[in-house]
Amino acid sequence: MMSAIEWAEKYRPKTLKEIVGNKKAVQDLQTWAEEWLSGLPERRAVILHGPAGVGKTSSAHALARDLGWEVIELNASDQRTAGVIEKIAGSAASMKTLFGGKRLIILDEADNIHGTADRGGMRAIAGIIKTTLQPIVLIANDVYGLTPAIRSLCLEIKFGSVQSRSMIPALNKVCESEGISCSSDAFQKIAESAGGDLRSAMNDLQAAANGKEVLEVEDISTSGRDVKENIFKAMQKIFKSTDCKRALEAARGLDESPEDLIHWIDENLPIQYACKDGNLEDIRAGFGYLSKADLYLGRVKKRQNYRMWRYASMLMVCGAAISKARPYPGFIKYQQPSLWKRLGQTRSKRDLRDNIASKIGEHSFKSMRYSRNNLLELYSHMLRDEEYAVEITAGLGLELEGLIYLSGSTKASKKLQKIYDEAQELLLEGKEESEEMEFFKTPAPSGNNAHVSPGSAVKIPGEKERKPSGKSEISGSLTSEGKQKILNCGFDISLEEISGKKKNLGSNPPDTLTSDGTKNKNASSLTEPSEKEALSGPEPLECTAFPEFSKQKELTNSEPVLKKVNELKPADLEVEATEVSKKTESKTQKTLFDF
Ligand SMILES: Nc1ncnc2c1ncn2[C@@H]1O[C@H](COP(=O)(O)OP(=O)(O)OP(=O)(O)O)[C@@H](O)[C@H]1O
Repeated sequence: MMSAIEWAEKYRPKTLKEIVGNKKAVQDLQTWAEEWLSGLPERRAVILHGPAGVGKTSSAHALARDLGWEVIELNASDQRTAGVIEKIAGSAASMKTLFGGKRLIILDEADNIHGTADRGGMRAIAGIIKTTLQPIVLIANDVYGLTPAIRSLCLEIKFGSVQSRSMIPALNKVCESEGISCSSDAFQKIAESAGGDLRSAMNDLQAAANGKEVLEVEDISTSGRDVKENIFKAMQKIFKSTDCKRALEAARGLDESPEDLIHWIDENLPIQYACKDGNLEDIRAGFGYLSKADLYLGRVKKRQNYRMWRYASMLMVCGAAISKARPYPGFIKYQQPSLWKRLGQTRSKRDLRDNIASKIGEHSFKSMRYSRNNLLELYSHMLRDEEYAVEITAGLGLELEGLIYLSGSTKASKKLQKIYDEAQELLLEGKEESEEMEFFKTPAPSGNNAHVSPGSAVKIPGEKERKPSGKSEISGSLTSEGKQKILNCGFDISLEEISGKKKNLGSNPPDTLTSDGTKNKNASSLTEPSEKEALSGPEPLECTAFPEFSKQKELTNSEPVLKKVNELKPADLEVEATEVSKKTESKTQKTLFDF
């Protein structure tokens, strides 16, 4: 009787020797694992990548079993946020096992860990790989779905489709174990229709064998799963014959829409009809048909009339078949559309760009889309100045990868690494500072005239030396405003103006306080306010990058916010803070997006 358990699972290979095909990949995996037995290898993680059902996951588990390693697996059904990855994989990677053996950490479907917004999971993985004391295997269908940072840390091992002739002995073994007699034609049919996916072949076999003890080729065609034409075989039929009917049948048996099929034909037509004598006539004729088919595809899209797909299919398939003036014998290695590969490669780049844009959007209260279209370039421009680059990197919380992207560079140069390191220090200082901050501390007034002014109220994180003892200070609730302020310097001017402004930077007094208070340590007039300044309230913040934005916001006697600090109660201060916050915010928002 047939067991309810899936055969693909029941007959999962137990050792690497049982893996069918992919000998080189298995050998590379074994060699990498053996390096772990004599210390830390150069690459502490491998990426096993390739199509579905070819033995990637099975190889990882078989390897662990062969070497007697423990396994910790995080698969796609687990919640895989940065926190979970760090907690489970991170601790497993850093801790030793009970008896000193190794522990294999397997991250299945690693190319599906992040969405567009949160790249934290990928970052966490990269961090773990750098320091892991235990071997890590990442499994992915699309290696381009992993970030370049991860890929640069890993050894990449490619698994290919399992050849149908290699599948047959494995299927035969299953039949023997299950007590089923299967004809060789039936095996052949299952193996060929599986398209290199051994899991599918096992499933087909199990479905066809349901309730039977003898399997013939006819049983396979009536089994549950449709037998689909293999795309490479279909390409062969389309390009090798001049019979339109045959070519169309091959195309109909495919599981591809005309929109995808046209890419296959487009990619392979010039490969198939290439002539040694340089005659391009057949290729030209073929592309003529393809362009007409493409017109129909465009109409389908525009009018949503899918009946026109048939004309598109006919033009592309029959056109490709009849456009040749002579036969083209011999084996041709057909290729997957390179456009798809390129799209795969750019996917991670697009994700990164959108992630940066959403960070900019958070700071500028704009949508990710707006930031992507309008602000990315501005920030990129500002990054060119090393001085602001650190502030921008810290303010946006950019990772090195994001910094590389935004700077337009292709790799982490020493300069970028320095900017990144300084930004991390800046963030750390800001963090420590905010931990130390006493919220709503009522300052001891140094004179009766001490006032709370909008300029003095804003506490900027990272403003290290600015701890006046004798002046009013409203902080805590305004820290986010302070963060905003860092990046506000000069956003209300146009891109063209920036280059002009930059010339002025050299003439800025080096000892003035920048908006975040971190750059110019000698800003004595502001960092350590004089007695007079303390009495009249501290100077408003000054932006050295663009001096016109640091104009003192002078307070007049009529300003309602003016109160004596020593008369203020905490509640008053809170109200004051809100008012100040509103004022700062309205100024900020206006200036940010006016350009
Ligand atoms: N090369 C192989 N050798 C032996 N069995 C295989 C092989 N490939 C697939 N199988 C069978 O298919 C099942 C699924 O294989 P596995 O999970 O290793 O595929 P995968 O490449 O990791 O696929 P996915 O990317 O979908 O996870 C296995 O349990 C096994 O029964």
